[in-house]
Amino acid sequence: MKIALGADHAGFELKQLLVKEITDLGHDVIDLGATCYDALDDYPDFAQSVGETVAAGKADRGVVVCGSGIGANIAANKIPGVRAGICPDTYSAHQGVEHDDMNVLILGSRVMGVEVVREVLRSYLQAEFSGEERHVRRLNKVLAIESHYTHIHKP
Ligand SMILES: O=C(CO)[C@H](O)[C@H](O)[C@H](O)COP(=O)(O)O
Repeated sequence: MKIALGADHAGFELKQLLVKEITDLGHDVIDLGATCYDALDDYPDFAQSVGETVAAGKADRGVVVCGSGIGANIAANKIPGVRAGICPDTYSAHQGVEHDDMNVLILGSRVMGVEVVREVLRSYLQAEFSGEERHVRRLNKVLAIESHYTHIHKP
């Protein structure tokens, strides 16, 4: 798969490790920055780049890292077509894909250890949406909410 990857300064160091991890797992990385450590950069910029890349179909999935994961998660989920989730554990990482068709994984570099991050990443990348009827039904309800508000806010 093609994986869009982004991080602010809080996640920059972890992102460098994730480039290697994702590559070692046999996927292609689209690195959308940050390209260097800059304490004044802003997580919404990277969440937007990754989210738009996934929503446009230029990447199969995304990964965004910030300090807690909270800000990046809020920002990424503003983009229609993005289903981002913060995953502090492997169950959330695979269930989020299997049940909710999560397409952007959000990680908090200041709240997770590196070994847990490695396992969470692997669970996320190996999981596939189950396609089971109850999950499709719930996903369609989520999409209906999204299209309702997208429609309302269209200029
Ligand atoms: O955790 C984050 C948002 O939920 C991000 O990493 C922010 O950039 C974080 O607030 C960074 O904090 P800093 O004091 O500016 O390094």
